[in-house]
Amino acid sequence: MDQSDVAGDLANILLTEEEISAKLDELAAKIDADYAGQDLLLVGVLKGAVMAMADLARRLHHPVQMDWMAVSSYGSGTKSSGVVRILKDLDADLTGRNVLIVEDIIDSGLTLSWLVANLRSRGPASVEIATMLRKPDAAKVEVDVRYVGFDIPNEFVVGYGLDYAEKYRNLPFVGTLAPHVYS
Ligand SMILES: O=P(O)(O)OC[C@H]1O[C@H](OP(=O)(O)OP(=O)(O)O)[C@H](O)[C@@H]1O
Ligand code: HPA
Ligand SMILES: [Mg+2]
Repeated sequence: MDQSDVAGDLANILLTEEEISAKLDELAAKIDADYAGQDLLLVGVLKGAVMAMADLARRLHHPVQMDWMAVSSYGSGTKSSGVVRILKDLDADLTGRNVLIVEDIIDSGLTLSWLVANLRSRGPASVEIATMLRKPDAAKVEVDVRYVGFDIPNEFVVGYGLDYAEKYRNLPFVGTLAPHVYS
C-alpha cells in the first residue's frame, strides 16, 4: 500500500517515525540496564506488537529470546469486548524465566491485566510489561507497567502495528483516522 493512498484517511499524526525511534532507543537502554546479566524472554502480543517487538529487540544488546502469543479482544471494531481469547499460545515454558511482555498499546487495560495474570500462573521468575502507547484516560483496570513509550489521549489510533479492521498496521507513524473512515 502506497502511503499516499491512505493519506486521505488520516485526521492527525500523533507520533512521527522519528519520535518513535528516539523513544525506542531510550526504552532499550533501560531494559538493557535493568536485565544486565539476567535471562530475558520477550513475549510479543500479536498482531499489534510486531513492529514494537522487532524494533525494540534490535536495539537491545542483551541476548534475549523471543516468543509470541496471539490474543484478541477487539475483533474488527474500535471497542474492547473485554473477553480475551488465546488464538495462539506461547511455545516457551515460563518456569523460572524473566518475562517481558511487549505490547503496542494499553487502552482499557483489560487485555494486559488478563495476560499478566495468565502468564504469572505459569511459574515465571518475573513478569513485566513494555508498551509503546498507553491511554491513561481509558483505563478500566490499573495495570502496573514498567516501560511506557508515550501516554496518548483517549482517541482511537492506527499505525505502527495498530489497526482499524486490520488496515493501517504498516504505517510507520501513529495517527488518528478521519471520521469518514468509520462510516
Ligand atoms: O487495553 P485494551 O483495551 O485491552 O486494548 C489493548 C489491546 O488491543 C489491541 O489488540 P487487538 O485485540 O486489537 O488485536 P491485534 O493486536 O491483533 O490488533 C492491542 O494490540 C492490545 O493487545
Ligand atoms: O486505539 C487503538 N487503535 C487500534 N487498536 C487498538 N486496540 C486498543 N486500542 C486501540
Ligand atoms: Mg486490533
